[in-house]
Amino acid sequence: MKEKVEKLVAWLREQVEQAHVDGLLVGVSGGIDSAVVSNLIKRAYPENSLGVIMPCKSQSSDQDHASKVISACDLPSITVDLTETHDVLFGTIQKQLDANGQLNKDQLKMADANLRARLRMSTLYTVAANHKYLVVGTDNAAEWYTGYFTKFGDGGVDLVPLVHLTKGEVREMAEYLGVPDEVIHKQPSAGLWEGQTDENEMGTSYAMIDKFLKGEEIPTEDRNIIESMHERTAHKRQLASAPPQ
Ligand SMILES: Nc1ncnc2c1ncn2[C@@H]1O[C@H](COP(=O)(O)OP(=O)(O)OC[C@H]2O[C@@H]([n+]3cccc(C(=O)O)c3)[C@H](O)[C@@H]2O)[C@@H](O)[C@H]1O
Ligand SMILES: Nc1ncnc2c1ncn2[C@@H]1O[C@H](COP(=O)(O)OP(=O)(O)OP(=O)(O)O)[C@@H](O)[C@H]1O
Ligand SMILES: [Mg+2]
Repeated sequence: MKEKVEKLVAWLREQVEQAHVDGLLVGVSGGIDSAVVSNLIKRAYPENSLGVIMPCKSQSSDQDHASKVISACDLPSITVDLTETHDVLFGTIQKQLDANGQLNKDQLKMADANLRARLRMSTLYTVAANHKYLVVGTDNAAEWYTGYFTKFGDGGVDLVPLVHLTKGEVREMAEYLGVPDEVIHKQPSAGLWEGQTDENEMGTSYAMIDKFLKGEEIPTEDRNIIESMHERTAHKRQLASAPPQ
């Protein structure tokens, strides 16, 4: 594990040097993926790394976990509360659609959730420009393969250090790095609505996705879910489609 961490830290430093910037930042949610990235950027740039906590109608326990992650790795941090911003922007969009007789509330449920992730992305890029830092993402191999992220939201980042690690490997790295136990052992959640958990929404588990990614046998039902998610989200892993010249 020591070697794996050192390799990722060296890779992060290389990316910063090649981009001629000064450091790295990450959004800290109180979940395990951002906890691992927080530790990696702190190790890469002890004096030039930053964690950004961005509550948006979030549970207070998430903020508590985010603060514990930040203290455990001694990462400088700022908090930008996006609750009011989300209310204003989403409210304005709905009002305008309604005035035009085009409001479709059912269609907007997921878009409301994804707007939170996209407001976080916009915030991270604004702070990154201020500091001359790169934005580090937290997607792991399971999320990347299944496309379980918001396009141009938490998927809109400069670097993805964890993208080759299964969720199990992220957990092992978190233990090695001294991430607080309660963060390691809580249910993964995108925190996009009350009570959301990744595994309930996906209909399969990270344990199954990890096995699938390692080429191990899993029940057909889980395999079908994973393959269908992968196909439906191919567009998220590519550049925007362009017409032939
Ligand atoms: N074939 C295609 N070619 C090109 N673009 C295509 C497309 N199909 C849809 N699109 C575009 O993509 C959009 C749909 O993608 P997107 O906006 O991402 O939305 P969508 O995939 O529907 O939702 C995001 C999913 O990721 C989950 N999530 C989000 C954030 C964080 C986490 C987490 O684990 O923490 C999880 C969230 O709970 C939800 O299940 C469409 O509105 C459309 O604009
Ligand atoms: N409240 C928040 N404040 C700051 N960043 C956030 C917040 N919510 C989500 N993010 C960002 O979005 C990323 C994607 O969320 P995701 O839930 O996949 O990761 P996680 O919370 O770190 O781990 P887990 O998947 O175990 O919940 C986070 O890692 C973090 O960078
Ligand atoms: Mg989370």
